[in-house]
Amino acid sequence: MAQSVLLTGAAGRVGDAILGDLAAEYEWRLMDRDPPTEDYPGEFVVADITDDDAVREAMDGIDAVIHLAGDPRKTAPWDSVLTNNIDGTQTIFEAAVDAGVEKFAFASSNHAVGHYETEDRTPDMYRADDDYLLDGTELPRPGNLYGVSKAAGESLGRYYHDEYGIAVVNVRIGNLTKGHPPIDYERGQAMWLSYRDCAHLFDRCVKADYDYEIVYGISDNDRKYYSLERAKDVLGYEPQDNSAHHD
Ligand SMILES: NC(=O)C1=CN([C@@H]2O[C@H](COP(=O)(O)OP(=O)(O)OC[C@H]3O[C@@H](n4cnc5c(N)ncnc54)[C@H](O)[C@@H]3O)[C@@H](O)[C@H]2O)C=CC1
Ligand SMILES: O=C1O[C@H](COP(=O)(O)O)[C@@H](O)[C@H](O)[C@H]1O
Repeated sequence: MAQSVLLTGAAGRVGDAILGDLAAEYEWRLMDRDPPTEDYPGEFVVADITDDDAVREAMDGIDAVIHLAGDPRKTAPWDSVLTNNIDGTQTIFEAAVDAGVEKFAFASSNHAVGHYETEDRTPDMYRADDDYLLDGTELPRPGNLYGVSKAAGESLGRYYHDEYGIAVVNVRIGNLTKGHPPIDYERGQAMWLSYRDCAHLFDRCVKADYDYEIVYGISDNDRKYYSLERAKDVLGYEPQDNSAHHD
């Protein structure tokens, strides 16, 4: 029988990429505070992730969680990231361990490590002939309060894994753009994540075996400054796209 997967933030862009390729792959339970405006595979729960009762009900019978819901703006103010990204993520983790969920994939962000992009490294580090590489073993170095909230989500995952044994993978997503890499934006081209690579990566997050991981979620871009080795080795990620192959 297919695994039951709870996908939070299902109505957003990353959810669109995942469901675009994986609609038939799992028994989906979808959650978003925005009501559905189109047909979705599986049951759609309209709820806020800070609503403990609704989250616990949605977690019943779930094998794996892909947690996307949150405020994705790099300019998001503290009150929003505190509520949506930190409190909401803690509510999802707590319900997940209580329900016996086995795997948890968390949508972290490049902005959790944004301040590695120092003035003396940029823009060279965005270019193919530069060998600067972050590999996920480095400490968080957030570039904004949104990035702080993503580092906090990774830390919540560390705690819930160590305390309760739930398998956790944090995917530091780059720049998801549909169809083609960002245009006239070197940083975006370095961290482009295509829709099909995004769906494949989260599929591997549900299927692979791991304990606690931090991986980068980008396509195999020539310009990359994020290593894909951990995602490849641990998850079996095999990206197909590369921003260099687009004009
Ligand atoms: N799109 C990208 O390139 C990147 C996205 N991410 C992360 O991936 C996740 C998804 O991002 P996108 O799909 O781009 O954003 P989005 O804004 O398109 O989708 C987020 C969805 O979450 C829902 N949501 C937000 N707060 C909620 C709450 N409190 N309760 C219930 N639902 C809530 C929204 O209604 C929305 O449908 C976010 O956590 C974001 O920080 C990280 C790095 C890059
Ligand atoms: O975390 C996120 O990162 C992407 C890429 O960042 P950007 O600074 O290159 O725009 C961003 O597009 C997305 O909205 C955000 O959630």
